[in-house]
Amino acid sequence: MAVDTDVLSSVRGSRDLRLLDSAELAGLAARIRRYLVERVCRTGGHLGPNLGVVELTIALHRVFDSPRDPILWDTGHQAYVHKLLTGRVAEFARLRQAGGLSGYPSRVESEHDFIENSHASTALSYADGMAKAFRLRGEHDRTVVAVVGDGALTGGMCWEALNNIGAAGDRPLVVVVNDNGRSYAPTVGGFAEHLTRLRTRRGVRSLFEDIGLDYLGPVDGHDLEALEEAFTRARDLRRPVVVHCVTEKGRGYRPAETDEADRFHAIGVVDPSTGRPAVRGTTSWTDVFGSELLNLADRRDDLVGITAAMLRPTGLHPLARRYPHRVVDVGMAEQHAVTSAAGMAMAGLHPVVAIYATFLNRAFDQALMDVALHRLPVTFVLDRAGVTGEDGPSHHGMWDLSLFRLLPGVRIAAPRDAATLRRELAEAVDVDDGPTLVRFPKGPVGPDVPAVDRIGGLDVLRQAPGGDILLVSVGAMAPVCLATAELLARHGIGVTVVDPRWVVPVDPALLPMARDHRLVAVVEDGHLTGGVGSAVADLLRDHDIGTRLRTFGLAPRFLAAGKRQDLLAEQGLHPEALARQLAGSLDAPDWPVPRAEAGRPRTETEEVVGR
Ligand SMILES: Cc1ncc(C[n+]2csc(CCOP(=O)(O)OP(=O)(O)O)c2C)c(N)n1
Ligand SMILES: CC(=O)[C@@H](O)[C@H](O)COP(=O)(O)O
Ligand SMILES: [Mg+2]
Repeated sequence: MAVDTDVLSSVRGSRDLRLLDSAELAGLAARIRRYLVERVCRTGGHLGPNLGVVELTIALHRVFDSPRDPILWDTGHQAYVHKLLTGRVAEFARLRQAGGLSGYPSRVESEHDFIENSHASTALSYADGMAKAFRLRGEHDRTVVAVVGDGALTGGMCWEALNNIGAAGDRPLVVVVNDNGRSYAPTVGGFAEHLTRLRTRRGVRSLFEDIGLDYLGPVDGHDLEALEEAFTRARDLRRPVVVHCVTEKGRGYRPAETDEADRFHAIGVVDPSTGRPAVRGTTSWTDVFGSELLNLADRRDDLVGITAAMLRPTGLHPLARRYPHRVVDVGMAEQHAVTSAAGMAMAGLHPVVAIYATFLNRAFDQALMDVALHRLPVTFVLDRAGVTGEDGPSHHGMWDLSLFRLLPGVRIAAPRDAATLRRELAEAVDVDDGPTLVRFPKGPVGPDVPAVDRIGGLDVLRQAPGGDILLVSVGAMAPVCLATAELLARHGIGVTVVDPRWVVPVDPALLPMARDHRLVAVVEDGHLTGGVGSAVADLLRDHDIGTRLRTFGLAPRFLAAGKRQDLLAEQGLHPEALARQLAGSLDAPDWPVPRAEAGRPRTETEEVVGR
């Protein structure tokens, strides 16, 4: 269904919006909704959150002068309407695609965009900083606006920021609370209940007023006139103020409005007429984790699951369904999740913290000083580890191996398939003297990759006579490594492929094998420096094993959005590029491989060819 986008294309900012009368504005809101459904059902994306902020975004851009008045979007997944109203309709067809429109604000796309980081609960801190800067620079006519969801408000940084914002009454700063009562699922916690009281009862004093901000609301988040009136009052106050907007996630699209799971928070490609996925899902890594954890929990009543507002996305819902008292949702509060897990472990439980790899970054100190220092039995299950895909730079879970390898006493497993995930999860929850991590990527899990032998803790996936190359495959890279070995075998190069399964600490059984090969190579879907390759380098160096080492991983820079397989290939993590690089390292006669040409070497022992 082609959607007439003329009024959409004619709006390029606040000035155009202010020319529209109330009927035209209502028409624009309806057209934006139809356009969002038509487009996002084709590309996938955050349909529900954006359907909920149509009127709110129109009103903001009518009352404030973006970008002179910066409009900041917390988490940024709900900024599609903001993009449509700031001249990016034409690019919208390529939303979340490589080289296309980012699914989050993007400074290279527009002067109207500020925060590119899709990690939640940061916008109020940016806003506090900007407001302080405007004051110091004498720019008293500028107002900072920060839109934050009720879910993001359960994140600790928001309260650190509010503590500062409330203390300085002379800075124009508008906090727009976009309260739709949900993160994915209904937002949990005492603060969420406070917002509910503010929504449903008149005259309740808001927490915000007690810490020095003014409070306007609750405002109907779909009533354009009421929104404009509230935002105008807030703007003219010239001091910190909260505008509490009550919205509906998924508004205007029946399949989203009636979706009890998450109101179409983040969808794949769906049939717009029904909202049903266009492609039947296959078994994902997450599914395997969720079912195995349930099996283990049936036998161990000390096992509990912890999520930071992502129960279903991290696969904890089977456990929650059978044992509702053994799964805790702490809200979007990863730091609290980790240290409360430490508390649970101190009190005799074995918590399993299920979390996307990238979101654990912000709880590094808690993992280090609250879990590892006390040698507590906490298991971290990191979904979306490595290259994730269309969510872009702040969602790639590429730092976990480098970061969490630093935890003294930690043990890290990288399963290569469903069978090893089940096995390593069971092994992890049996460790009772320190933290364990199990990490796997986003998406469908492939067929099981059998071992042909076992040496120490190493699974041997392919034996090669002649011992040219020992290829250490990390986790889900096993199929790529086996295909690489096959290519090299056709050129007479013998490659032994091993999967350590537990990649940290490195199994010393690797040492004699390294000694028996001309070259050792490590292939990991993680940041090139500091990961498993570095750990193997340390081991070889500590034992004076002179065998040459090459490590292949992700370039030490932010990776753009794109399809996972495309990004891995671009990083040289595919059989043809790896085979050429490895053959070149052996100076194999029929594979004279000039370094620069052979598809982007990613090595620690050589200069990284970045872009
Ligand atoms: C630190 C962090 N944890 C988790 C997420 C995953 N996540 C993205 S949006 C979201 C829910 C956001 O809820 P809310 O702030 O209420 O916004 P809404 O989608 O309701 O508009 C979550 C959990 C994230 N982006 N960042
Ligand atoms: C905005 C956010 O952080 C989440 O909604 C994320 O986009 C979901 O990622 P997946 O689609 O991989 O579950
Ligand atoms: Mg919400």
